[in-house]
Amino acid sequence: ADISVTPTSVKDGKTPLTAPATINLEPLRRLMDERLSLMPDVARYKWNTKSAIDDLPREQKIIDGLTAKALALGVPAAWAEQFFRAQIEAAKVIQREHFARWEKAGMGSFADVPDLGAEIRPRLDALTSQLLRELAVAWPALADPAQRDRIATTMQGMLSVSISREAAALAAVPLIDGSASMLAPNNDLPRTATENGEKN
Ligand SMILES: C=C(O[C@@H]1C=C(C(=O)O)C=C[C@H]1O)C(=O)O
Repeated sequence: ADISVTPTSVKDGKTPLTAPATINLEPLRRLMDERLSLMPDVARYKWNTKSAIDDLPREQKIIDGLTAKALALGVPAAWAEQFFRAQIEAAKVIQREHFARWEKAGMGSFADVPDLGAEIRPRLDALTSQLLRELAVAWPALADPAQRDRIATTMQGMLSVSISREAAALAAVPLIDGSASMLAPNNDLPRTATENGEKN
């Protein structure tokens, strides 16, 4: 597709037209991978304690906690929410995959599982902050439609064997579905004054 410059995209005179293709996306990919890699332990904990995989209040707490941080870092809060909701969905897919396997195998309890509240969730919380920082670093690339193929290729390589292709694909959706570029002022379609909330 032709994403060449139109006058509307340079109207503020300081936003770069395209982000440098050199922004390193590897730290972001690695953090996403690391987050999902904790999910087999989460699943083992819940299996042992016969807990539900879904914990919606916990999910909401994560989302509520990141809005202000995202904004402060220059990542649109609505997009950050979308990104983390995808990470959470992918996380639950992995847990469900493990549960299904264990149910089939009539698996008993696991030994030496780290505690969810005391150990795993604090690690997840630390990863949330790190992910937000990397999203901010990567934002110019994420918001650049010209880099979507590169981003998709980068994200294909989730390292961990415990991450299924389905879960990896789900986690990458917000990075490659064009939602970031739609939120970037650069790539906004020209809006009417009314849509911008301006009075004539
Ligand atoms: C990882 C967990 O499982 C689910 C996934 C969550 C996540 O990805 O952060 C949060 C809550 C649960 O719905 C958890 O319970 O902590």
